[in-house]
Amino acid sequence: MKTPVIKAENVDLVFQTGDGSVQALSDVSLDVGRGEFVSFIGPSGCGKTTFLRCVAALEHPTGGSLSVNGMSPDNARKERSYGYVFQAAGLYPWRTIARNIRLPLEIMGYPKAEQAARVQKVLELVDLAGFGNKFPWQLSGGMQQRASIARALAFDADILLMDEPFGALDEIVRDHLNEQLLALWARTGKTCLFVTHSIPEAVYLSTKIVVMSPRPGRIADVIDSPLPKERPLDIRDTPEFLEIAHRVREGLRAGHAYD
Ligand SMILES: Nc1ncnc2c1ncn2[C@@H]1O[C@H](COP(=O)(O)OP(=O)(O)OP(=O)(O)O)[C@@H](O)[C@H]1O
Repeated sequence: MKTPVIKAENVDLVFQTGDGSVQALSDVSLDVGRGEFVSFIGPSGCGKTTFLRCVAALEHPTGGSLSVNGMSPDNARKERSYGYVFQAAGLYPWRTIARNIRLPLEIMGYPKAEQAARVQKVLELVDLAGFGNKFPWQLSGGMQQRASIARALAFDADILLMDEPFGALDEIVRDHLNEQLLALWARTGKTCLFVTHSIPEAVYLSTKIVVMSPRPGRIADVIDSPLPKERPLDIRDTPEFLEIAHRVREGLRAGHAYD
């Protein structure tokens, strides 16, 4: 692999709380190459969000090392190396979709003409061209989530961090968004880190699946997907797909306590 975009070596993170310390990540080592789509799957509280937040420099490891685009996460953040998509779309209800996407560009002082051009481009990328003048409440949940992906793409960062962006949506909408996200990824070549609780979603989207075990979050398995880049939805019925899904399930089961 060429120089990894994200390199984690023995990352630990211990939170100090009023009730004592909480070890959220333990000995996490992982290389993510340029253009990969990496999903993180694991039980609630295993540290998936915490790992993403470390990459985004919103948390800082208490041990080990982590680099993003060959620099510290803090510097990568200053360079606007990533866009971040949260579970809730988090759009301001009083701003139109276009003005929501524009907000970070306004804050960074981009010239007006460039703001408009970028908004137009990212709206097209998420198939929302023509919806810029709508308000969030005029859009379905899936469209709102696409708008929040567009906002994360506004700086044209190489890395897209997504924390369960489709978790609250019904399965049919989710299938559709998964297809669109895959098409977006193929078109843009972004490096994607994606948190999910869904095995089919992880297997459908990813070039690499990171299975995490319960707290303290460790990596239980890393699966490099042999599936082709072109993935129609019915690939989910193929033996190859089911075999990977089985391996993910086994990884989750091995680390899981049921009491
Ligand atoms: N700021 C914090 N202070 C103290 N503990 C924290 C903090 N943030 C997270 N934790 C703890 O660290 C552990 C990992 O949390 P995290 O949110 O990363 O898990 P997760 O795998 O993303 O969970 P979920 O799937 O439920 O979103 C949890 O036990 C959580 O309570």
